[in-house]
Amino acid sequence: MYLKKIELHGFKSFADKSVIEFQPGITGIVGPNGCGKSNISDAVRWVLGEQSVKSLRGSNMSDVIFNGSEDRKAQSVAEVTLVFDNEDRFMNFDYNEVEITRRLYRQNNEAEYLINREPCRLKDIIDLIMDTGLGRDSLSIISQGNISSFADSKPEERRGMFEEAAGVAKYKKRKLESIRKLERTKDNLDRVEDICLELEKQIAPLRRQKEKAEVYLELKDQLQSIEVSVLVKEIENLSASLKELNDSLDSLDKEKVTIEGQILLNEQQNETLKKKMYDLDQEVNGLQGQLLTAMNNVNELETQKVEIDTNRKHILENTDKEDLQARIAQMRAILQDAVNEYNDRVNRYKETKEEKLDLEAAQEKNRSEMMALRQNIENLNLQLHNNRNRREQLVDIVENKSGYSYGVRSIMKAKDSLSGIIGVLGDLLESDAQYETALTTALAGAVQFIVTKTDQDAREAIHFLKENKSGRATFLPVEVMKPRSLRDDHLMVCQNFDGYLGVMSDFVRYPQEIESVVLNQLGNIILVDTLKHASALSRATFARYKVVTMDGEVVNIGGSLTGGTNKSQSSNFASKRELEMIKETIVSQEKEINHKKAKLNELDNLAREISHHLLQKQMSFAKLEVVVTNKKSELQVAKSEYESLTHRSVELSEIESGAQDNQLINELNEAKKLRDRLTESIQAKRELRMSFVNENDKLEETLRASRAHLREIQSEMTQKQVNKAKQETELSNYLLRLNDEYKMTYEFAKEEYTQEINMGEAKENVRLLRHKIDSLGNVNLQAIEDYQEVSTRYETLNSQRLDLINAQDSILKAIDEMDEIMISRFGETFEKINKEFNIVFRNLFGGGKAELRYSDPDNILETGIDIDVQPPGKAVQNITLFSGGEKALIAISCLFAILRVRPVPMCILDEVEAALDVANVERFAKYLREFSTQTQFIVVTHREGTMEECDLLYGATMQQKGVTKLVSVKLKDAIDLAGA
Ligand SMILES: Nc1ncnc2c1ncn2[C@@H]1O[C@H](COP(=O)(O)OP(=O)(O)OP(=O)(O)O)[C@@H](O)[C@H]1O
Repeated sequence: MYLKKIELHGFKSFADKSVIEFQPGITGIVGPNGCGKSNISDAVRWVLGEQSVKSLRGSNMSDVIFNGSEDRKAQSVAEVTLVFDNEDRFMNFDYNEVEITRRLYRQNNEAEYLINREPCRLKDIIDLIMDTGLGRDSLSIISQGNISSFADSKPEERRGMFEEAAGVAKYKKRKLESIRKLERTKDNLDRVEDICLELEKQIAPLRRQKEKAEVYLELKDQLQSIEVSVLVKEIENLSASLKELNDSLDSLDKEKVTIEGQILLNEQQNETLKKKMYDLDQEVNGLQGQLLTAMNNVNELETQKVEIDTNRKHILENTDKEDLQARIAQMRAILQDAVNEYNDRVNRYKETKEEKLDLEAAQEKNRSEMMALRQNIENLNLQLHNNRNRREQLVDIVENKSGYSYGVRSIMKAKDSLSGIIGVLGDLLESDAQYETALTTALAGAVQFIVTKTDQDAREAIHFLKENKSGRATFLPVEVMKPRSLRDDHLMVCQNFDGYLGVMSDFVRYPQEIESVVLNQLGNIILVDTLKHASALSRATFARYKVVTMDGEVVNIGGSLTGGTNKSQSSNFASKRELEMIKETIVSQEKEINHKKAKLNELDNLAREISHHLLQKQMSFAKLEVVVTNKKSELQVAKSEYESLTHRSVELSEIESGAQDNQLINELNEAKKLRDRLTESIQAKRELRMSFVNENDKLEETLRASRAHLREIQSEMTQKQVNKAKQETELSNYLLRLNDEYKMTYEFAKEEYTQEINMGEAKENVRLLRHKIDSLGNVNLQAIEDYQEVSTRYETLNSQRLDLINAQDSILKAIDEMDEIMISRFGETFEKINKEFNIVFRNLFGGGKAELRYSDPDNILETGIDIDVQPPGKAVQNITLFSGGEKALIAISCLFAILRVRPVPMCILDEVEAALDVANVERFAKYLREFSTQTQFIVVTHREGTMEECDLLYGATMQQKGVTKLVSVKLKDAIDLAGA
């Protein structure tokens, strides 16, 4: 391998693109001071990866870019390419030529590296030249400065070139990498061990908690399996019983409707009968009047007959025709008076009759008003009765707490003998009617929780329940309950959400002392308008909160949904409100009934007054009837007398003619027939009325019986409705428990828990399991998952820990192996160089002796190199004590000794022989020649002796000021150029 070519462009004084071609052997570069010779060795060093700006004789890296001259402006980029011949594959790269390029841009100080024009990293270049002898501390580039400082360097500073010669650089690098890796492994191991220690501390308590949680879950599973079956059975029984009750209520209702219809029908029939009787009375009255008239008529006619007969006799015996005419005239005057009186009485009779009719109409009107009023009162009484029954049911639910569990009722009964019982949560809360459904849903089972002042009060109450076997209850001690609320960021999400109404606790009123309980139970329950918004809001808050709607649907924590209808269930709040309303309704109905009764009383008084007036009118009417009859009789008497007189006159004529008798007899016969017909008709109507009276009595009897039956049915219905309400409450409690405790619908539970159970045994099992679960105390369910997580993590980390320990051991072993190799190679190479050094020294100095020494023989890996030399005729002394030329010659001896032991393919020597005298330059040049078969030399020199040994000479000039140009020159020109 050798350097074939250097291409420079923009590097230091090489402003223009310059190509310098080399060949194996010795190439000399000559020229006057400052013309840019050393810039060539800088360029080679730069391409081979030099990072030290100082080594490149600059103050920062961009100083390598041509920075302009009098006639040339500065370049923006510097680029140098070294082209190596690699046909012998000395460089581990499968190409005949290897081009290594480095570029630097002024604008951004950005560097680029290329191998065979392919971009690469600096590391790739360093790896490529490692072990080729072109490395950083190799002998490939040696300047005059290196030679003069060699003697004055510290022993440790000389070590690098020996290492390079021994080829241990790559082991040193690998060792450094291994040490770094070891440190990282140790750090990782420390960290993993810390975590393992921490996890070991957690595992034991977590295991205990996990085992307890597993027992709890096992018991809970058993409890669920039995208790859900019990609940399903209870619900089944209650549903069947409720169905029976409903059927029974339906049939009672039907019966009630039928009886009410019958009563109405009977009442109507009764009224019709009464009307008929009244009409009959009226007819009989009328007929009696007619009968009276007819009888009078008969009497009259008979009287007339007698009179006529008498008259006739009398007339025939006594009648004086003239006297008769005088009496007729007198009688006419009397008749006129009688007519006037009669007309007057008839008018008064008619007036009285009209007044009587008016009074009768008023009486009728009054009677029907009273009847309507009575009916109204009766209806109101019925409603009042129903409302009172409902009030009893509600009082039973609200005040006697029949809907609450046995335990809650027991505590509330014994409230005064226990301390600190504030009340049942449901009773302590109030809200507006529109929020009651949502509140009931939000509270769910908590509506029956009992609020106490302290934890101690709750424990005493539980002790009381246990002692007296009075059931179970849940307690909320005010001083223990922690208020809950929405997280601030979730609250902000909610407030910007469609349909968000607020937090449930904002919609209730309660005593100040239970605020912590209310906020605990309702402070983190969200109220929204619709189920759609509830679902969306639940998702937006990661299902961390219970969200209820105004209609009582729920999106539970975790995202499950509960909803639908529950027609028989009414909340405690609704019952309370209904009780208040029904109480008000009862008061107003009682008032209305009293008011109507007073009105009925008034109508009754009015009826009595009307009856009184009517009686008076009837009496007046009856008197007037008699008076009119009398007056009529008088009139008729007068009339008849007058007529009798006129008649007698006519009779007299008729008697005389004999025509009068037959007509009167006919009239009398007709009158008698009429009287008899009327008598019969009256008799028939009286019999008919009597039958109506009997019928009426029977109807009244039926009505009394029907009303009594109706009352029985109503009372039975009330009793059944109370039972129904109780059973519905019980059923609702069971359904609530299924929902709240087991998150199941009844239908689901019925399908899943079909086993036949003995209720007594099952309930006892439930009690025992609950006791076992209670006696477990606090259970951390999360522990199962946490234990799994922690133990898995511990196992993983522990295996990592073992891996790291193994890795650490392997690295340490590798480091030991590398140390052994380095010690062995370094020692071997050192010995060889030491031997060669003595030989070369003796050649260059013409005798004497020289020796290399370890400055720290016990630490071969780090020892420095000391040099002891003894030139001919002088004492052994340390290198530092020699003259400049001697020092240079010693350094060159060492250089050649190393080259003997470890030849390098290429070596640039930059004025290394400058301090030697002419004889020594010649010896130096001879050595170059000797080594040039195995090493390519590029020498920058001013010395003729060196130039003479060169195979090829380049002259460096600056024809254009500040810009280096290289030309091939002959030896003579070179000597001239060096001297210029
Ligand atoms: N970035 C740069 N731009 C332009 N010129 C530069 C830049 N860096 C260095 N130079 C020039 O390069 C020259 C130094 O070159 P170099 O040290 O290679 O000279 P030399 O031929 O080795 O001299 P000597 O024989 O004295 O050692 C100086 O003239 C310096 O101005």
